[in-house]
Amino acid sequence: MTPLPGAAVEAIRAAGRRMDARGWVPATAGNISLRLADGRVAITRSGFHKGFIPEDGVMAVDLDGRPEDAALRPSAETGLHCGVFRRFPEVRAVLHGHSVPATTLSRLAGDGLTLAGYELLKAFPGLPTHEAAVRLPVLDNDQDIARLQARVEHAWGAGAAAIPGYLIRGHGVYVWGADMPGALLRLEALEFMLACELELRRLRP
Ligand SMILES: CSC[C@@H](O)[C@@H](O)C(=O)COP(=O)(O)O
Ligand SMILES: [Zn+2]
Repeated sequence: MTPLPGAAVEAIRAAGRRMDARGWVPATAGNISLRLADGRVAITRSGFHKGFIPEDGVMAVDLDGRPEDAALRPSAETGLHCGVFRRFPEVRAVLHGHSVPATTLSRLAGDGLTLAGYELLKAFPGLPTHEAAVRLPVLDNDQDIARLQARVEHAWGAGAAAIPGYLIRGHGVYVWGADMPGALLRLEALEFMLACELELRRLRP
């Protein structure tokens, strides 16, 4: 087995600390992955607190989510990460968190949540102005990850390139990017807009 590059492991651990500092990964929630140059995926092992991922808390899987070391258990949601990597060849980092705004709004929304009128929309791909709008798919939660991934793919449809992420009802958010800094930036922008949406619903119920 080829050891994981230290830089990839450190990028994942640092992302976990940053997500924890923002309150996006309570308890053992959340998971983080990076596509490696050799095509493998480095992903958090299941059940660790993402603010305190140990040095051996990251492992390798293939693009179908199969662990390189069968003795280790990858994130329970590995199938959702690999689904993003399979669909978008340019994506190298996937983040999942359980923030209060993402979790709350996903319970209020129908099958999608539209963000419009925010300057920060420009942090998303192909949106050069605040006058744009982005509709995030909202999927019902499911403990059967293969079935959930099939519904994600259905929601993506043909126009997936412009979709920067999705929400899972009562659960959290998935976001991705061309590298870890890019994915973190998008998550931060998205979390900001979700927090604004939550505040707006309080002020204008
Ligand atoms: C704290 S329960 C959360 C889990 O069920 C899951 O949704 C999650 O985000 C973390 O699972 P993990 O297997 O550690 O990647
Ligand atoms: Zn989760």
